[in-house]
Amino acid sequence: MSLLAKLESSVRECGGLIVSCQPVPGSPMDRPEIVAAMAQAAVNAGAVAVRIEGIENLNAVRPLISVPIIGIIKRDMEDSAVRITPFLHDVDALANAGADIIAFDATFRPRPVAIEELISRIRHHGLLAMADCSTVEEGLNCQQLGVEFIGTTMSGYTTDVTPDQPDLVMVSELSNAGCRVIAEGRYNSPELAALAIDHGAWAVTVGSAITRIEHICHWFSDAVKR
Ligand SMILES: CC(=O)N[C@H](C=O)[C@@H](O)[C@H](O)[C@H](O)COP(=O)(O)O
Repeated sequence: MSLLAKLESSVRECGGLIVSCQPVPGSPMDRPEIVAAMAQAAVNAGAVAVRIEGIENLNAVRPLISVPIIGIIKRDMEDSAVRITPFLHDVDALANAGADIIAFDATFRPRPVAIEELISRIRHHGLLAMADCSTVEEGLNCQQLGVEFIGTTMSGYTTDVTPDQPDLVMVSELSNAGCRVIAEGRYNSPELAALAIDHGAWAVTVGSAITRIEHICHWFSDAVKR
């Protein structure tokens, strides 16, 4: 059975929860062994896939879990706002470290390497692709290019203000257009994650609300301030 068929079957059986294990950069939690423990705990609790940033973290996670790993590399560049897996050598490094799915920024912003080239490099390694998009148009572009997973990851992050709520309209529109949608970004409660599925998402990725202790603590400490 292909990886995609296996993943589709686990989503049908266990539901479509993907856990992004990305600690706050520089946090005491930002250590490969802790990322690996988070990934294992997430899988033990029903995650059908995990999203992992960086080669060191991927190297720590890969031997410990058998579910698919969505690999990304984040870079802060001076001449481009594109951060997620911008280069062909990033794709190569993620593939060599055992990622099954490679996610990349699929926004229409100026970028160092064309989207088509990134996709063909992912295919060269025989892997699946996920497009991290900020608009429906970007998602449809990648759907036409054959990308398996269309993520709403970048919605709200290419503009000055990031809304509090997730972009469920984008989920619906992409789903109605026939995309295999991964809802991602600000699904900070089980209720919001369920709404993503109700709006047609194939799966939902949750990061901060599960794996960023500082964010969760701030939500609670703000809530109890009087
Ligand atoms: C915009 C961007 O760079 N998003 C990143 C993508 O990998 C991560 O920082 C997010 O944590 C991830 O998308 C999950 O989202 P949330 O943490 O809201 O559940």
